[in-house]
Amino acid sequence: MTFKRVFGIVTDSVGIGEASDAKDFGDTGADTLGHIGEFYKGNFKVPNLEKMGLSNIRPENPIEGVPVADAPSGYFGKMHEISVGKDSMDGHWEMMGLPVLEPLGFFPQGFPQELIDKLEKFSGRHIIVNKPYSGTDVIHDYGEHQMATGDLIVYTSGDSVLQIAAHEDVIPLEELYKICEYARSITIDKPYRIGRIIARPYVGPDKDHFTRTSNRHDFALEPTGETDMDRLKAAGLDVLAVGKINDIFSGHGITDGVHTESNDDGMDKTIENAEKDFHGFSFTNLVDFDAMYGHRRNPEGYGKALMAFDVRLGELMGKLKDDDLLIITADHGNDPGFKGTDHTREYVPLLVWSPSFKGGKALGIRQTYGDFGATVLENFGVQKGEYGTSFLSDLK
Ligand SMILES: O=P(O)(O)O[C@H]1O[C@H](CO)[C@@H](O)[C@H]1O
Ligand SMILES: [Mn+2]
Ligand SMILES: [Mn+2]
Repeated sequence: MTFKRVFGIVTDSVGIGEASDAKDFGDTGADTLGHIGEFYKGNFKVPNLEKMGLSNIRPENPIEGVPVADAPSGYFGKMHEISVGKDSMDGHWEMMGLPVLEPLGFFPQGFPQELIDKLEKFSGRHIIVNKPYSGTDVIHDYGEHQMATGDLIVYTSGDSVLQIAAHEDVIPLEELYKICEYARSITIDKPYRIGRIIARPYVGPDKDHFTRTSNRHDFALEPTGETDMDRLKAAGLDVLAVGKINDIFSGHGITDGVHTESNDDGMDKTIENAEKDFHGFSFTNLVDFDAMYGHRRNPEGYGKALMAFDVRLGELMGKLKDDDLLIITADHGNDPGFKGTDHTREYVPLLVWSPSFKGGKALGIRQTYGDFGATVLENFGVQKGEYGTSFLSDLK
């Protein structure tokens, strides 16, 4: 069976339990979906994901509130990551056939003085913090200082990221983006090789009322090789990107990319794509799960966002046609019940559905996220790259 349109949705950070190599990341016991289910004590309700077979992925340990479906409507499984990191870039690139096998630069002690000096010289601003920090805490703790002095807040995390927080009224957006572009330009090569420079603008009158805005912008490394999206585009297919996808791939392999304000907006734009007549791949990232709830270790908000997503998913499913395919997965975990505030190395769910399916079956444990992209390529008759095994022929 082949499909005219494939809709991929990445629910950012929705992991489904510790990966086989979680120990190497200090993430033994991490379980994003499991801990959200536990938190809700039976009241975590995601009927559309349930019917597709969400708990069928692990029937021995179903997610609380989500019974194992007797006759799942979708194909279900989980995917293991082969990239050496557990950030969004690693996850998304791997899904599209380009795993990150060389470690990216990681600075848990803060960035070297030489880099800070260059950034200060370029920006004419003093830099403060320069260590791993939670992004909401950092503006709470240093935002008022920034308002008084105009200093730049530079921080990092457990990922290969250099983040710059800037109050929009103190450091205008355009200036912040220029500084980030400069930071990007000098951190491409080793020893830096930083995955992403992230502009983190925020607004508000004082530390108890600061909020980050959707003017966040990620300046990622350019893909180091051809991705499955490049292959699709080169074959003349439409590749529609919704949300952070455009940033993560630096615009490569995309025929049309739209920015989103929130998960809801991301679903609106995905549904708009479903209403369009196109031939190819629509690829959506829903980042709120990660940024607003996972890193904030907020299981209540995370669960609520998943339940809201499930409602919007029902709406999307209602728009899909018999020759459409839907693939839902994630890029890493970010367990709100786990220590710290970083991503967690987990398996990610794989749920595959089409209105034409008579029912679904297990797809097993996929050895790389690349199986996703390989399936999309096989569907469109496009030659695949080195990584990934298609599961297209399992779908009946
Ligand atoms: O704490 P905030 O600013 O949300 O940052 C988080 O967002 C980054 C990108 O996902 C992660 O590396 C983590 O640092
Ligand atoms: Mn992510
Ligand atoms: Mn994150």
